[in-house]
Amino acid sequence: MVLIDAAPHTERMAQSVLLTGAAGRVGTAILGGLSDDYEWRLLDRDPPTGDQPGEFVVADITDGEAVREAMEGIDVVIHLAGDPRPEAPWNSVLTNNIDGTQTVFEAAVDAGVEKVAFASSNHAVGNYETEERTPEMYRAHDDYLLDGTELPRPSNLYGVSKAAGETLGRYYHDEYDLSVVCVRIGNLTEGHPPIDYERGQAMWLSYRDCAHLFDRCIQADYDYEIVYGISDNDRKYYSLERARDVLDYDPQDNSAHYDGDERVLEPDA
Ligand SMILES: NC(=O)C1=CN([C@@H]2O[C@H](COP(=O)(O)OP(=O)(O)OC[C@H]3O[C@@H](n4cnc5c(N)ncnc54)[C@H](O)[C@@H]3O)[C@@H](O)[C@H]2O)C=CC1
Ligand SMILES: O=C1O[C@H](COP(=O)(O)O)[C@@H](O)[C@H](O)[C@H]1O
Repeated sequence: MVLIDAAPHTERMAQSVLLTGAAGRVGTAILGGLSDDYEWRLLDRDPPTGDQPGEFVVADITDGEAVREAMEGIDVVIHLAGDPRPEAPWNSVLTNNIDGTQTVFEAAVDAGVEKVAFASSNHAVGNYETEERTPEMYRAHDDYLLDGTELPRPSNLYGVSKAAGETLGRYYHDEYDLSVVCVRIGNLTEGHPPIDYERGQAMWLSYRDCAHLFDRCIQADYDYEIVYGISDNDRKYYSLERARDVLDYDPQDNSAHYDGDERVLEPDA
């Protein structure tokens, strides 16, 4: 494990948060909105490329000793590190997503961490998108809705690994009383929703809403939860009810406000 010094803290902030996979897209979105709000410890196997808040631990999440060390003094973990590719092969998701996630949960319990927010995925339930239901279910007039109580129906081995991560979270909550929220993230893109991609527009998560959602995961009280992580898109087949009720998630963005890459309506239109 390599520890890279960062700017000294001038005051102690409310909570210490370990962010795994900090160098990636979701980590960038979270830090873009919340860098000043917490005492951050960032972890990634890739070293940082620019200025980062807090301290940065260069480590692999499958390295139990390094993860245990990184967990010391931490209140909340946001666990993003893993192979994010829907087409990722089994050996990679087995190592990075399943073994790595088990290592993170185990170390969190050992260190007395209060809460873990786990980055799950739409691909854990991707096979609800059957030929009969699509593409209609991606459109605003269709009322087909998944709410997080349904069983996983993964659309690939990556989705299987995310369902496994959710189940690991269930186990560590039931057995050790760890608070766990699994966020089934939709499609995170910066600036505007995916273009010419109905499915991606229906499950768009803006950077701003992403940061706010994980802020709520840090702040809210919960036992074990599965919520969907998307913006408040007119077209949607994932319910936001649980995220709103349990986390007080209040998304600001909506893919319907965009025409291609242009915002065409006011945020509250
Ligand atoms: N970007 C999206 O739209 C979505 C992302 N997710 C999940 O969110 C998480 C983050 O995704 P992105 O930021 O998009 O991916 P990314 O590839 O941009 O970031 C992942 C980060 O994790 C690190 N990492 C991977 N394996 C690691 C390991 N074994 N040890 C330490 N670090 C490791 C990588 O170096 C990378 O910086 C992933 O778990 C992904 O499955 C889920 C649904 C949608
Ligand atoms: O879980 C993930 O989902 C998003 C959206 O899936 P896609 O099949 O519409 O691309 C994906 O972009 C991301 O890489 C992945 O981690």
